[in-house]
Parts: sequence; C-alpha cells; structure tokens
Amino acid sequence: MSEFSKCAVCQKSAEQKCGGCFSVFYCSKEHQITDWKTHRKDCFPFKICEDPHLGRYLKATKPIKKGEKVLQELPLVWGPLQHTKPVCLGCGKGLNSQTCRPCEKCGWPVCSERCEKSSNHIPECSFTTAVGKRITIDVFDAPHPSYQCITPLRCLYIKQNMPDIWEKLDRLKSHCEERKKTEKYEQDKYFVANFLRSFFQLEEVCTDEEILRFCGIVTVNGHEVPLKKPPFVAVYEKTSMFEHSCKANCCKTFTAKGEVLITAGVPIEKGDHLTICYTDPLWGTPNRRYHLSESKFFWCVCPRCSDPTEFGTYLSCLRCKLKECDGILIPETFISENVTTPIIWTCNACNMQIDDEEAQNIVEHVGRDLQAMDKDSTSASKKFLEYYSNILPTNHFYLTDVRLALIEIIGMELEEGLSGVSDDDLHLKLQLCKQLSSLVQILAPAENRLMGTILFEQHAAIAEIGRRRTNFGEEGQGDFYSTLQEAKRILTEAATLLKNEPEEIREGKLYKQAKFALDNMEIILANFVRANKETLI
Ligand SMILES: C[S@@+](CC[C@H](N)C(=O)[O-])C[C@H]1O[C@@H](n2cnc3c(N)ncnc32)[C@H](O)[C@@H]1O
Repeated sequence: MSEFSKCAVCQKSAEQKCGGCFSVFYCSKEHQITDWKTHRKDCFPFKICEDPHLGRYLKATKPIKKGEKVLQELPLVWGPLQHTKPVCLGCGKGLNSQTCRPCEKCGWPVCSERCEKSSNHIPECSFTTAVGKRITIDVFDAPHPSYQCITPLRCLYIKQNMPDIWEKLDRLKSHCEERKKTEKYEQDKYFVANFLRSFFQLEEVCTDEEILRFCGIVTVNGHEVPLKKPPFVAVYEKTSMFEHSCKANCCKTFTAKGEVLITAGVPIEKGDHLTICYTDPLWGTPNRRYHLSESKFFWCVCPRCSDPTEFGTYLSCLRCKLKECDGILIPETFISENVTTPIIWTCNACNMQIDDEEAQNIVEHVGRDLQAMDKDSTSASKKFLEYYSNILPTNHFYLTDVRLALIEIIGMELEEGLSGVSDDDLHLKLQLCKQLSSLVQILAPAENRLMGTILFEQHAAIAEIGRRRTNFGEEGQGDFYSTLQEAKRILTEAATLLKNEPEEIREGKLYKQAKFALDNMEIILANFVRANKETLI
C-alpha cells in the first residue's frame, strides 16, 4: 500500500518521498527542488526517537547500504582533553618549549600568530584578559593542570555568547546526579569548578553546579579526536544521540577539518536503531561494561553483553582446568544485577564448575603477565600466545590483544622489513590476520579502521609469500600470479574500509600506501600476463 502525506511545500496530498531521509513528502519534483535549500540541512536517513531507558536515540528511516554516509557534522565545542600536556589553543597540536609562543594578550600557549588570532582561542583569551591576568606555562613534558578548565570554560563562553549552539549543548545528557556519587565529581569540583570561579572571578556569574554540568556534558558526549597529538575532545550535536552497542552498526571517523563522519558499517534496515561503540570492542565483556558504567553511567545489556559466549567467540571465557578436557568454562551471565548470588562458570564439555572469584583471579594473573611482557618483541609475544593458549580460549581478549600487536610487529623489528622474516613468521602473520579478521567480522563488523588495518597486514603477508614463490622458477610462476591476485583482492577490501580515514592518522596513511601498492600491483600483474601469455593459458 502506498503512503500518502502532505507536501512539505504546498501541503497538498503527496506520495513522493525525499530519497535521502524518506521522511519528507512532496507532491512534485518541482516542489522537492524548491525545498532542497531548506531541507538539505535536516536531510538524514534517520529520525530522533525517545525511550525512558535510552533517552534520545536514532532510528533509520530507510535502508542504509554498507559504507553509505549517515552523517557528517562539525563540533559544537572542542578543546583539550582534561589531562593533557600543553597544546596550542588555536589548532590543538602538542607543543614544546621551541614551538610554544605565548599569546601576547593572555599568555595561553599557541603555536603561531594565526592560532593566536583564531576564533577557537577567543573564549579563554577573553576570560583571562577580562580579569587582567596572564598565564605562564613553561613545563611541556607533563600534563598541565590548567588545561583541565579549558573545555568547560569554552562551554561557559558558548552559553554566554552563542545561544544557538548553547541550545544544542544544553539538551545533551550530563548525568550530574549519577556523577555526584563519584570521586571524579569531587575532583572536577575542586580542580575545575572552584579553580575556574576563583581564578576568573566568576563567583557572581556562574555556580559550581553549572560548571560541573559542562564537565558532565563533555564526559558523557565527548569524542576523543585523534587528528592531533595528543588527541583533543569534541562534542557533536547529532552524533551525541547515537546509542551505544558493543556490536555497533555504524562506523565513526573524523575528517581533517575535525568533522565527525558516520557511515553504515553493515547494511541497516529501516527501523533499526543506529549504534556506535563507545568503548573498545575487543575488550572483554566485564571490562567494556565497567568502562561504560564509569564514563557513560549505564550498564550495557546489548545482545553481545547478554550472551556470555559473545556470539560463540568465547572472548571473555576460560579453558577448562582439567588437562584431559578441551571444553570452555562459560559463566552463567556477565550481566547479573544480583551481587549476592555468586556466578558459576561451567565447562561446556565436562560440566566442571568454578566460581566467579576463581575465574577473575586467573584473568587478573594473565593480565599482570601481559602488562609485564615486552609487547614490541615478536619472540615474547609468540611465547605468550603459546603458553596461554592452554589456559585461555583461542579468541580470548588477551590473546587477541597480543595477536593484534604481533601482526604489525612481525617484520617491523628488522631493517629489511617483511622480506627479512622467516617463512614460519610470515605464515604465522598470515594465520593471525585471518583469525583476527574472522573475529572482528563477528564482534565488530562496523569497525572499519580495525578491519582495514588487519586486512592491510594480511595483504602484505600474502604479497611477500607470492614474491618468495618466484624463487621456485617456472613452477612458482603460476602460484605467484594467483597469490598476487589474492593480495590485490584483500588490499582492495582494506582500501575500501580505510578510504574515509584522514591522512593525519595512521590508518589514513595506510590508505595512501594501499592505493600506491594497488597501482603497483596492477602494473606487475599486467606485465606478468604479457610475459607469460602462453603459460597462463
Ligand atoms: C552520548 S549520550 C546518547 C544520547 C542520549 N540518549 C540522550 O538522550 O541525549 C549517552 C547516554 O545515552 C544513554 N545510552 C546510550 N546508549 C545506551 C545503551 N545501549 N543502554 C543504555 N543507555 C544508553 C546513556 O544514558 C548514556 O550516558
């Protein structure tokens, strides 16, 4: 049955929908064209909904294809992370004694005349000069406490001077009541609110609670933006409404201009909630949930957290303690609210049981060993994997963590790079990449940066294996050709996943390398076909 509604321009009955958002109707193409100037700023493939448990969230108004853009927006406010070494308050980049150039008016560090005059720097500059003070910062190798107040101060400036932006910031969740019970709230009260109000003589202008609310808004809605070293924090309007899921369907990245860019990481159906992952998707369930409860003030009960096997990956489980048994110890649940009833872990093969405390002790012990391990060493990582494979299931988060590091360091330790590693290490790299990409596909299919990086490393191992096959004379030639084609296929996939990453970050650089390598592969493959026309037929 066709849907009828009113034309957004003339209010007559209309059947045609805007193809971008599927939410606005038009009676004719002409009226759609007339309305585009107004509608384009609200044309998104989602609508904002509300729920008593989630608060506001976004629901898809049409099917969204994998890779399709969902949203791109500039921040409402950005500033240094709360604990940061001195950074330029114009552009956000890290400073040292040579690159720092105190602002002539207020003394806050900037890196150039341009940054001194940048509108970004106006808030702290105007508050400082208004009280006739000057800031002096001359220690650059440690976090500087004065920076804690910059982002909340910028919020205050917006509240006082930019009502349109403040209206949007003001609607965001700050979880002040929940935060009041935390140590962090007390620290913010002392180091941010008290400091700001007394240093900038704001006692009559704003209350502690107001400043603590700014801190809450930034904590709950802030995104760490890795475009600079160190990263900065930014709060976006619509992006703040994405719900969290430990298996999200959207992928988040940033443009060089500091905009957030959200794309569909998997195909999304009309009516699906749009989700991003607020935490590290490769952490175990207890760690992810704890992190979310501490920073975002909710206990996640998403389908992944509700399934103790995490979709059959056993990422947070243990191996059965019995030597002769190759089963997995699985807890009854990771999301119990009843703290008084102990959780039992049961082996899925022999039914042997341990309690939660014992399980936690084992995990903590392995965690301590991992902390002490040299993560840049191939041999230490290999030893760790070998030893702990007897205690932890194949995909356990600690083993996964080591594998992720290992796929990058195999070859990096040597001057010759991958061409210098042994055949065994090369095949190990390939096997680990395959294992990791299968795991990420199940747990975090929308994490394009992660998957793109793994596939990039996978292509590198395959290409090197192919290159070594050319040493086997004619016999190896056919192998070389098919291996290079396989490497090209994987690299094309990696490049597709990394194509939105800005050059400022590692994955953006990998994308550039991937494009270059793909062009080279084309040439090598074409030359090979030309030279081996007869053999290949
Ligand atoms: C960045 S905001 C998201 C927008 C928010 N719902 C609102 O109304 O403004 C983060 C907050 O949303 C809520 N939230 C997001 N995802 C959630 C989830 N999966 N389960 C429960 N609460 C969630 C929590 O209150 C969290 O602190």
